[in-house]
Amino acid sequence: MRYISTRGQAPSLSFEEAMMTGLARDGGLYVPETVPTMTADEIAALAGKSYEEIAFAVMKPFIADTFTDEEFRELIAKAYGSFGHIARAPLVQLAPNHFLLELFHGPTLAFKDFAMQIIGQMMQAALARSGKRITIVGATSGDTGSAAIEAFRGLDNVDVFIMYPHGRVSEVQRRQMTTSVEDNVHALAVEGDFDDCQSKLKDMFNDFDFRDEVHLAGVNSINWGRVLAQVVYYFSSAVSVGAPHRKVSFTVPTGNFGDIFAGFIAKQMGLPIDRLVIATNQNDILHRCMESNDYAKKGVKPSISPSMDIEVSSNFERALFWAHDKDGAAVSSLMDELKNSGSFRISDNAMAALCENYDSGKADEETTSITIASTLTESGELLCPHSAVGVHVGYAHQRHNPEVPMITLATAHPAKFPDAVENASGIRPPLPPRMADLYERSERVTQVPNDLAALQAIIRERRAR
Ligand SMILES: Cc1ncc(COP(=O)(O)O)c(C=O)c1O
Ligand SMILES: N[C@@H](CCOP(=O)(O)O)C(=O)O
Repeated sequence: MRYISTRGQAPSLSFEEAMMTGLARDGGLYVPETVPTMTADEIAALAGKSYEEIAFAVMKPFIADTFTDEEFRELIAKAYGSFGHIARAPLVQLAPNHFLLELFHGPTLAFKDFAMQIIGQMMQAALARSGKRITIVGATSGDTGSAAIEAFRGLDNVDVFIMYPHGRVSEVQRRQMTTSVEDNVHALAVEGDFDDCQSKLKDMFNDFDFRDEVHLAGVNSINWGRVLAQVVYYFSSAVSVGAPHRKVSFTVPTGNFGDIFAGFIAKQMGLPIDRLVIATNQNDILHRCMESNDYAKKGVKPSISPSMDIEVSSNFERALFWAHDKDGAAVSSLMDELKNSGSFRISDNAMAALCENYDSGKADEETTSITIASTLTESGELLCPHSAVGVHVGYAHQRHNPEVPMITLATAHPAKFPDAVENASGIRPPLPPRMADLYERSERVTQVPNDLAALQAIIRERRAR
């Protein structure tokens, strides 16, 4: 199994190399050259299996011989052992044929844990073999950061630097990133928005001297391993509602497009997915793109679902690569256009290819709050604002296709966003007991200008200590 870049100019890599490399050296994202498939019988055989067994069956063909079967099973067991629910990703029913996939029972209460815990295990195993030391730099709008810190804190051979947009994450999210006591963890509050943080991260990868000097690694969804691990819960949930014997649709609260792209990979593998519905908040660039081919930056507006306050949606590049029949030059030119002019238009053929798989919808701020309140009343489920965006869009889509089961992804625990949830529902969701002292812990964070040289200087200086 080889991995190739979406921009077509970087060397192909093995799974382990792609996982440890992060961004391709041509600025693109690594994807598998061919997607392994599963037969209907193989998919049917997943029904009733544990999450860990399904993770093994779905991921193993992509990692090939990076780990033996025994090693890989052990890594999977360690990754999901700390989850607070025996099913890991339980499904609850919201309404006839509409289900909610709860992805917030991991250690940091967001779906990021599903991928971060297993790539944490895989990267540690690879580092133990190579004896190398790496510097992980991550950009976060709130959830990737804490999940990465949880997965890599306290390790001798890893420094973790997390850039988050100053003042634009919830207090719980901020504290999860700033209260770590381990010396290898560094929280950086950047004066900018998430797109600024992500573009600085990509600039660091594209600065080869810096990249090689600090042995830069990435754990954002730039890293193929992140996307791969997220494919698993599409299978586990779909088989619970009748796949492969019936089609299933998914609605995914979307920002950086990693989660929904994992659904696309599940479909490529043979899972009978009918529609993948992109749900956006008021930062609706992806919805505008799907509706009217209008991928144009307008400036990110802070919302009550801050983790989705994103306009430069990193993994949309992977979707565009497929939509352009894997033509790296075409993807490169769209990405250059976006960088230079803040927008791009997709060719009619590529747009048609996107529409074959994806639909979209949006929820503004008021609709999001109303959905939190109405879902609590009607189904007894207290949603975080991101999941509420998904549930609103999921219901709207399902009205047109009531016969196909809809699974909406609940991407974070409501307790990560207590103010927004309380304002909407009157209920202030408590943190789980193991985090109950989060507000008493002391914070450690460095405020940094939105400036590449300043960020690189801090990273060089801190890792040398
Ligand atoms: C809670 C939550 N929901 C939804 C999203 C959007 O997911 P993605 O960036 O994979 O589209 C994020 C950020 O990744 C998130 O943290
Ligand atoms: N919403 C994310 C943004 C980063 O996404 P990633 O999937 O590329 O890591 C966050 O919470 O940080």
